[in-house]
Amino acid sequence: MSTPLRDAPGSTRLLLRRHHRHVALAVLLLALTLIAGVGLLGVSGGFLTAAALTYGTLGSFNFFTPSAGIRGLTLARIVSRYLEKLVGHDAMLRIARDLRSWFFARALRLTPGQLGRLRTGDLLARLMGDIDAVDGLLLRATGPLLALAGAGLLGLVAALWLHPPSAAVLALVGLATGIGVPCIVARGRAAEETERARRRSALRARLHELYEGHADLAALDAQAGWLARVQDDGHDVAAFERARRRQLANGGLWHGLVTAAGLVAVLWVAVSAGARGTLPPAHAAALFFIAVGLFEAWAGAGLAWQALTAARASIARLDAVAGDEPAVRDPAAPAAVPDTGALVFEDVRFTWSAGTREVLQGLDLRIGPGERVAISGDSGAGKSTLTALLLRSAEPDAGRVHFGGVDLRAMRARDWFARVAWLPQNAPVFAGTLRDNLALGAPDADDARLWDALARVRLQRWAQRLGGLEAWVGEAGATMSAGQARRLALARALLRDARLVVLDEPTEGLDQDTADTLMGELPALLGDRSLLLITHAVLPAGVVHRHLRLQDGRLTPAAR
Ligand SMILES: Nc1ncnc2c1ncn2[C@@H]1O[C@H](COP(=O)(O)OP(=O)(O)OP(=O)(O)O)[C@@H](O)[C@H]1O
Repeated sequence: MSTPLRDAPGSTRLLLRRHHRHVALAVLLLALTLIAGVGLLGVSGGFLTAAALTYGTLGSFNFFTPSAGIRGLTLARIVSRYLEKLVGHDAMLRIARDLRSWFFARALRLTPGQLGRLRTGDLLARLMGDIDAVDGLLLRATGPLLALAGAGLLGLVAALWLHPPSAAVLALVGLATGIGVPCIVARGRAAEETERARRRSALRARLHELYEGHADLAALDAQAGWLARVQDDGHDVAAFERARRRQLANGGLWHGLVTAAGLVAVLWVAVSAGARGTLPPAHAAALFFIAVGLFEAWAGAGLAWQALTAARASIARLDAVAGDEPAVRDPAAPAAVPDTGALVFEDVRFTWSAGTREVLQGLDLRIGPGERVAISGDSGAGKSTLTALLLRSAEPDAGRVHFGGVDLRAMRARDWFARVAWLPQNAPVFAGTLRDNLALGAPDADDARLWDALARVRLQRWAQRLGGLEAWVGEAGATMSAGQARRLALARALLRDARLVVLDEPTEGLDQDTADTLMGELPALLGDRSLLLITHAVLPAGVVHRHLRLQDGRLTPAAR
């Protein structure tokens, strides 16, 4: 789907509606397959009965019309079933593809703070399990229910034409199964399905955390305890699955009982009419077989109802993320971002959420073009909060942040980000080659620039030993030490051609000598770019022009 992000629909149902043509065609083909199947049974039943009754007598019966009908219906059933599979799977794959990219696109609009409210495992569960439940909604639930209703109506019309009293019995069975089975199978399921999806998601999140934290859990000898929790979550999910199966089985049982009684009733009504001579025997047989075909098709209704309730619960979970409005939005008419200018925080106040401590309490800061400023402060003082406002992950409650005189709120986020190179505290190393990781910072950089960046962060010799720019580095930097991963991320940030560089603890994980050398070289590395450096380290002279301390929500000059 090449839908631009801003045009992506705001709800799952709206996205599904985009596929209505493919789905309608698939449902129509499914209905045709069912109708052809039921028709085939009816015509064959009538035909065989007429043939059997005529055998050995001098009577005659219409051989050609039913046999042509049987051939036609057989062919129609084969062709429509083949096409239905083709069109149905195509529609389902399109929906699955679009749902995933749409959900990603919608989730990425949210700020890290908004996304951070969900556990990673929960987000994964929505992306996998919930989307799986929804992509088949139209073809496993709504579609079959519509097709079953369509085939049922047509069967009833045929029965009405052949023998109204038998049609009345069929209609009664249809009503009993059409209302009774959904009541049994889907009764109370809406709440159950929501809870089932929540428990499945909790299990996935727990497993994800076990995988991510297995080394720590092993070191703390806490693996057994965690596994026990996984097992408890697993039992919870299994209990929900059992309840679901039980309801389905109960629905199947009631369907079996009602349709068995219905068959006997149809047989009795049709045979009595045959015996009275008011219904030709071939028609009586056709009616009986139409009933067999319809009842068999309707047996799929229970599963479709359950799929429908499960999909509804999943749609609500997807919409809870995808329908959320981003806390920070681009303006309707964005202002142009100046190429260069001073970054200014003006009397900025900020609280993460109501009732919590005000982290920034009238903070003022000015970083002029080419100026390098360091900020230190106790853990929790608000340094990352300050960078969050700078990077528009959040907006000030009062005061303003501007660059070159333009308020950041007036800019489009991506235009502003083009001016900023950022090294976050937990910068990731992506699974891929060294080149892939570096090129994220500067897609057009040639090899010489990439090697230069590696040399500046003292990774050149290591990269040569590893096999050069095409060498593979594992996910989350699994093939690197923490210090090497940090330096690679720093090289990536420095490669970015941006006027303002924001480095959050760039020397964390580095030995003292490497850290000192790197800091000493930072001014030359940056040239005339501005720097906001968050650090706890004691800086060598000349690295920054000003060193400030963040305390009680404001900045003051740091003690030397
Ligand atoms: N996304 C968030 N949602 C809610 N509260 C937050 C969030 N991020 C930070 N806080 C709170 O804001 C306060 C300042 O945190 P912040 O991370 O800015 O401190 P810091 O100075 O960067 O600390 P450190 O040096 O330990 O990284 C803390 O009380 C923290 O709990």
